[in-house]
Amino acid sequence: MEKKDLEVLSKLRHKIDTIDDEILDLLNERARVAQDIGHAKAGQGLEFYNPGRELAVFERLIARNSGPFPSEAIRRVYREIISASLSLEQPMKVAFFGPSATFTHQAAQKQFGFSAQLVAQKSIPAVFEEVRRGRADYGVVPVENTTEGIVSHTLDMFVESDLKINAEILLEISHDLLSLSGKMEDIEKVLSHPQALAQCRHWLEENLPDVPLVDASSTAMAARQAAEDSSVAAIASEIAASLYGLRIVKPKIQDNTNNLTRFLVVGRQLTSPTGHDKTSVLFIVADEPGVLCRMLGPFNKRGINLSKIESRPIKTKAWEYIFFLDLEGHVEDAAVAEALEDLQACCRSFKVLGSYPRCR
Ligand SMILES: C=C(O[C@@H]1C=C(C(=O)O)C=C[C@H]1O)C(=O)O
Repeated sequence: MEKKDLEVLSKLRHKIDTIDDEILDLLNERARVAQDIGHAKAGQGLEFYNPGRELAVFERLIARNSGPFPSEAIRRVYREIISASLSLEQPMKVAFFGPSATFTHQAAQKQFGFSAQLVAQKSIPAVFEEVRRGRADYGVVPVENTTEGIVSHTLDMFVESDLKINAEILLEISHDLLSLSGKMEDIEKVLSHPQALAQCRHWLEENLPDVPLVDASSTAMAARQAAEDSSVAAIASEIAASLYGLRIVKPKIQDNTNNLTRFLVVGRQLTSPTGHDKTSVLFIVADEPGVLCRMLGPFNKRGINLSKIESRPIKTKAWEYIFFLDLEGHVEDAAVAEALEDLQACCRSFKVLGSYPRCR
């Protein structure tokens, strides 16, 4: 480089250093204000973490951004800024359905950032139990997948549990082919959870037709095994690649590009309205003619959009069902409260599972 160019570079770097100093001062100022808010909330018995407010922060900044800083990076940067301020008092403890490097782990990281303490649990009931006993502040569990449908284990937990849904997380499930060398020609065996193998069946048939496919207990376990044998490739998440020191042979090998999973954040308190909420309820109706029609009428009458209805068998009684309903709005909205009161009138049992910001 010529002397003149070096001088230009040095000036520009000095400019960046000055900007970084300002950013750092502002980050500290922001963290102090967030701490003050935390103390004010604690005084009123409120939780510091507020997923609705966080979404509003991301969305306001993305709408305001005129570039060139990429809008999609704003959410990630602010996720970490907020996560770090939340951890100033004490790191937030989040239980998730593990083991490490599962897609639920990825969802928990997306929602809580790297400053939260994420703790892997062996099962979905164990996640609920950690939160119920106060050993974790929040829990993250999967609830439905665009290819596989509902996760019945999670829905069933709400029948007995008093935990509340505080947020939903949508995650694009991208299966990557991983191995130690990252080279296609080294692969003699492909390992993964049967669901992941099934979701990549066509890609595997076309690209690795003669390589045996072997089931593993989870995508994370498959990655762990691939890390011990250079002839084994695993189908797992990007997070598994970094955890187990694997290279990406080929990213996004799932056949269905629209492969999304919805996860729930469960906590011990209900969350306040944000203006863009969704409510989940559970109920058992009396077994009598016309009851299915009567239970949906109150929502139709008030123009309340129902986004989902599921039924699950009541385990103690043959051919009776528990319904799970998702609707737009918050339980504190007048129309929603009235509709739920009408619904309750034709129910044997009824419970609000939570009102939480709708993922957009
Ligand atoms: C500061 C607040 O509390 C927490 C921290 C936030 C932030 O740093 O912006 C946003 C929401 C909460 O999780 C708040 O509610 O405004």
